[in-house]
Amino acid sequence: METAAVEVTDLVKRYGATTAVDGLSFTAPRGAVTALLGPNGAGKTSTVEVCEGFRRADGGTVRVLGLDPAADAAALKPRVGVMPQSGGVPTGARTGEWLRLTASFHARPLSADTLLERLGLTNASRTPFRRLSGGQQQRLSLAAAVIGRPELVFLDEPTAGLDPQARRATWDLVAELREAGVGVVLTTHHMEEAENLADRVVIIDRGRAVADGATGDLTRDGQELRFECREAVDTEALREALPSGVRVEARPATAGQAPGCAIARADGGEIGPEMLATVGTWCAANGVQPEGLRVQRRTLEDVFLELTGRELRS
Ligand SMILES: Nc1ncnc2c1ncn2[C@@H]1O[C@H](COP(=O)(O)OP(=O)(O)OP(=O)(O)O)[C@@H](O)[C@H]1O
Repeated sequence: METAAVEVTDLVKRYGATTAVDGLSFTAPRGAVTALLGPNGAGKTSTVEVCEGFRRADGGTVRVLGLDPAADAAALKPRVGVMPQSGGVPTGARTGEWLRLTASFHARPLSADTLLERLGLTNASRTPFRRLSGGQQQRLSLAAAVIGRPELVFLDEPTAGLDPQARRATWDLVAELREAGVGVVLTTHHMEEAENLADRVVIIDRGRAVADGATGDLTRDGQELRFECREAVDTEALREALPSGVRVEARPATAGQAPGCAIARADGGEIGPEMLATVGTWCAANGVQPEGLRVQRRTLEDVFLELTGRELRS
């Protein structure tokens, strides 16, 4: 049987008194995109850095393409691409030269010029790394990670700080890598990115996996009825108008979205037309004008917030 692209079992990583990774286990298949999602400080980068062979584990085992990333680093180097969260390129290196140099270390590299074009870096080809914008640095780092046609790539927050066009170009490239059979392990804070791009999602909190599965499976259960409105809704009164076993949650305003309400059955069941009618009647009787009334599946963001809580992490 072919080994997984990455197999992490009971991984522990400590920095002095801080336990960054605390018994984490997950598997990333080959030819699929696996997203590691988690709040700030959850241990995603530490995990990826152990898998990349940059850091030693304090406990547990990690196998990358069936090998030990520390002991078998030389064998893995030509087979694995790495895009670190920052850096990885000498500050004085010029974009085009660096990419061609990286290509020269590989037996069958992709064309540097094509990659530069794809990632919108052609005009920056002669610019030293330190003079590139943050987004251009990210894209060069991504190009360097994939130019050697790796079997597996690690992308640590590949779209952080990118504008929508650059983010789209990155997503297209990741989708193509998967099509070509490359395993991709990426960390991200963007739920939308994980939802659109990843075959599997591992939600990490405080150094442990709190959910792990096919992206669609994680969001399958639990319909929600949602609406926004200008005035705050008396959620308790609305709850009382609904059958037992239904929860009503106030949703705070977010950028560009008015405050609102989310209604769901505690058993994760469907929201039927009767409940829709009851909510409509209650709104009419209470002078509430619901906007954007809709029944939808839980999003990955809902799952994420349920599992990791709503408070900010340091
Ligand atoms: N080199 C280090 N020395 C000491 N502590 C560290 C080091 N690297 C990470 N940590 C700590 O380990 C914990 C996990 O950090 P890590 O960077 O792995 O999390 P993360 O999930 O990637 O976070 P983010 O999403 O903010 O990048 C944090 O508490 C962090 O402060």
